[in-house]
Formats: sequence, C-alpha cells, structure tokens
Amino acid sequence: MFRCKAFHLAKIYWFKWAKKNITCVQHYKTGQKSTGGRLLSAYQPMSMEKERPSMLISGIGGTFGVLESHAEFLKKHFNLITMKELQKSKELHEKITSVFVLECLPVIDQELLEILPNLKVIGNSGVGVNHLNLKLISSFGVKVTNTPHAVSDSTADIGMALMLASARRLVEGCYLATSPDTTHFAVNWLGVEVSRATLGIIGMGNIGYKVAKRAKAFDMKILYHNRNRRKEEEEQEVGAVYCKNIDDVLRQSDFVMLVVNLTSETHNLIGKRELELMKPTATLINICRGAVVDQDALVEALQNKVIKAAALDVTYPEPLPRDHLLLQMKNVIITPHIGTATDQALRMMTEEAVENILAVLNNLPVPSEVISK
Ligand SMILES: O=C(O)[C@H](O)CO
Repeated sequence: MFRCKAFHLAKIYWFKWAKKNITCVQHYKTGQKSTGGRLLSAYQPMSMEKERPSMLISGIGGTFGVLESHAEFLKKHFNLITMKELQKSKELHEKITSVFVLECLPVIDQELLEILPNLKVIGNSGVGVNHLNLKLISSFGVKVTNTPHAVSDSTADIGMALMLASARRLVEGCYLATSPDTTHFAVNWLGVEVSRATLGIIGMGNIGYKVAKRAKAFDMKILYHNRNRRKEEEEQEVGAVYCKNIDDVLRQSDFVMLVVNLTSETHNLIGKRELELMKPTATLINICRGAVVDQDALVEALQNKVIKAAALDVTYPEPLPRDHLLLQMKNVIITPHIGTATDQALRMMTEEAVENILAVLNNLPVPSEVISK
C-alpha cells in the first residue's frame, strides 16, 4: 500500500519535472509533438556540449550490426563502440555504461559483465529476453530493458499472414503457379476459410491482443489463455473468451497461435499430449520462440495427421538444419523469424530501447524494465 502510494507520488513528481524541463517531444509512433509525453528522450539528441555516454553495440552485419539509419539515430545519443573495438582497447571497458543488444543475440556472458565495471543497463531491442541470463545480469547490479510496444504490430501481422497463408495454401500455390509443369494448375485446389473459424491465442500480451484485434475483423471466434485474465472491457473490445485451462483452447480451436514468452514454464509447452488434444483439422502457428514447441512431437503429429498443418516463424534452432523433416513437409510453412523485420518496427525498437537506456542512465522511471523473477 505504502509502496503503491510512494510510486504514485514519484510518478506525479516526475511528470511535473518533465513538464518543466522538457520543452517539446515527439511521440515515437504517431510523430505527434507534445510536452511531457511518455517517451521523452527518444527524439531529444543529447546536448552536444556533454560527452555522449559510451554504448557497446552488438548486432548482425554492417559496422554496428544494425541498419545504418538506426545506427545514425543511436549515434545522436551515444558514442557507439563495437565488440571488436572493445576487444582491442582495455581503456574502453571503463567507459561503457550501456549495451544495445539486437533482438535475440546471446552476447552477454559473465566474462563480458566482469570487464565492464560501469555497466548500468542492457537495452534489448526486442521483447523476448530468453537469450539473456537475467539472474546473472542482475547479480552485477545491471538492469535489463526490452521493447514490448514497438514489436507488437509487426509481429501480429506475421501471425495473421502465416494463418492466412496456411489456410489458403499460399506457398504451395506459389510453387504451382511458377512451376514449368502447368498440368496440375489449380486442380483439386481447396483451402479453408479463416472467417468464422475459431482462433485460440495462447499468450495474450501486447502481441496476442493485437492478433485478436485483427482476427475480430475477420469475424473469427476468439478463445484465449493467459497467465492473467484480461480486463472485461478488453475482452469485449475484441470479442475474446478467456479459458482458464489451456486444454480447452487446444480442443476447440481451428487455429492455435502461440504468443508466449519463452521461460522455464513455457519451454516445450506444446508437446505430444497437447498436440493430441488439438483437432485433426487444426493448424498450429508459432510466432514466439521455437522452444515453446517440442519439435520432434510436432513432426510426428504432422506425419501422423494428428493435426493438419503448422506455420512457424520461429524454430529451434534457427535456421533449421537443411535436412530437417519440417523443411520437407508440404503442410508446413516456415519463415526465418521475421516478426519484427520491418523498417518501422526496427526504428521503433531502436527508439524504445534508447528511451529505456537513457531513463536508466538518468535515474528516471524506466518505461520497460524486465525484472528477473
Ligand atoms: O522478441 C522479439 O521482439 C522478436 O522475436 C525479435 O527477436
């Protein structure tokens, strides 16, 4: 009770301070200008008189591992240091106060934490943090932040795209249309409609809820399971029915979409038993993490027609070995973890990560801190 009140007072004080000290900010999504918005610093280049804080940056490809345009944005606020530069110069170790981690790269280990004595925050650009050892990181007094808002639209879109593509056999159709053999062209070609079908969403966080909003527009019946039930008005807004027991979602759905965080509780959440509960006409769609599904059990279920199809943006490992059975099945669609692979999402993820990191470095309330349990 006391902690709640204290937090509330701190929030009021912070907003008062922000209103007085920040003249103009731009909302990271709408571009709208306002005074004292939620995301304060993302658009505020640090004053050039001050030395920019040094940030270790780690991603894939390019000089900084992120797109040039995003690196340019980061450079407005930070002095960027690459892993290679860090390895070459011991002097840099003391300077680094933050690390920017691109999506799910497993780059933070004990050795790295030990050589960065002034590290305060690891800003993950992406929502999933299963690649970070939260307990180890917090034992070094370092905070972890993520970007749950920036990723939700693009990932929900991929969920819908996979569901529609699987239902209407888009990938098979594409091969057929481009094949030199035209004799099979659209003969015996039947898909299923998603309209009025039942979609079961497992994991109703930001992304799951955005999926539900989209599915509502397709007149789908929506069931969901989540650790915490959503508010009644939120359920009503998308017409989603809560199932306390995950088995009820599995039994009744035509499409089951997985949108949970990968934790020790959700590892292999969908195994042989769960697949056997699903309808033989059902499709499993996974847009969260590969390890949420027991992949051997999935292969078996698809081979034995226990379920009809699978559409996966994530697998375990990524990419799958080229001879993996999942890659050879006609009733499986696989995309290479592209839930957040849009220019807009990456830009917003970078901005949201910067916002979090600057908040930690300036001792301000952190918009999206990940607390290790
Ligand atoms: O976690 C996320 O945000 C995406 O899956 C990218 O890794």
